[in-house]
Amino acid sequence: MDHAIIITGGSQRLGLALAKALHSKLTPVIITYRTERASLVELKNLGITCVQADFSSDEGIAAFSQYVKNHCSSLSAIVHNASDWLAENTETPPSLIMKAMMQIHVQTPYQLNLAFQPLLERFHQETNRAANVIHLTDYVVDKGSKKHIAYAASKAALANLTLSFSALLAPKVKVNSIAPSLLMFNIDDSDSYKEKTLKKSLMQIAPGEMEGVEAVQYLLKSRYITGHTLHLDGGRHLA
Ligand SMILES: NC(=O)C1=CN([C@@H]2O[C@H](COP(=O)(O)OP(=O)(O)OC[C@H]3O[C@@H](n4cnc5c(N)ncnc54)[C@H](OP(=O)(O)O)[C@@H]3O)[C@@H](O)[C@H]2O)C=CC1
Ligand SMILES: Nc1nc2c(c(=O)[nH]1)N=C([C@H](O)[C@@H](O)CO)CN2
Repeated sequence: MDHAIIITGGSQRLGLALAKALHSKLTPVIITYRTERASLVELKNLGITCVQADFSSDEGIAAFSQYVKNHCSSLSAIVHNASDWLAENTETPPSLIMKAMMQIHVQTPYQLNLAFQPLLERFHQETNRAANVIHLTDYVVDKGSKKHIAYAASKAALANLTLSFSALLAPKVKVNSIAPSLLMFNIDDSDSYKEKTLKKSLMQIAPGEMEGVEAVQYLLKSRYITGHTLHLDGGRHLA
């Protein structure tokens, strides 16, 4: 596949919306998924390549990396969307929570960006346009989180990868972060939690997946933005 776009964690929520919005004949989308879901049928019917990948081990990262190298001649973009929102809890040792958070939010983007550098640079060689790397971080990078300590620290490390990789890969590849505070709730979020969370921002809405999709499309269309973070936070920093 030429000029493919990779979206990790593409079988639900933001990743699923991104896959459907970005897929085209000129830029075929490859999504990774860990869990079998009904959405995969719809994606495959659209011609989207769905690759099962569990990034909780370095072997899982390497296996996906090899798949891409075997099937792709160039990459126009990779969106590092896959993520676990783990809270500290009494059942899981802190060492394992931090290990899991750093594995999915830091090891995976770090190892895949280095592995795919030649494929991203080949896109630039073929089109004279910069390829793109996008890291999905989080508002808590700048504030921390007392209930998701390891999660926030790992997202902060991911935000730092944006700075390093944008300097390393320029001008052939642009690298940016998107930092939402709230895009969409989870199915098990209580009404009281939703009410409390909405009040944390000035806009007081959960904008939905398309807010994230449009931010990704803006970065993909830009020829100049690199090393930056788009904050999708509804003015929470001023609330
Ligand atoms: N939703 C929101 O309001 C906010 C989202 N964000 C960030 O935006 C991004 C998208 O959010 P959202 O759509 O809610 O994400 P999800 O919580 O739905 O996670 C996306 C996917 O990540 C995959 N994933 C998790 N761990 C692994 C792993 N070890 N290996 C492979 N895949 C894995 C899951 O795959 P599977 O389901 O197949 O197991 C899941 O479908 C995330 O990076 C998130 O941190 C930031 C702030 C707010
Ligand atoms: N991987 C995920 N990360 C985050 C999620 C999520 O559902 N999956 N959700 C949030 C929340 O929206 C939080 O920002 C406010 O409730 C944060 N990160």
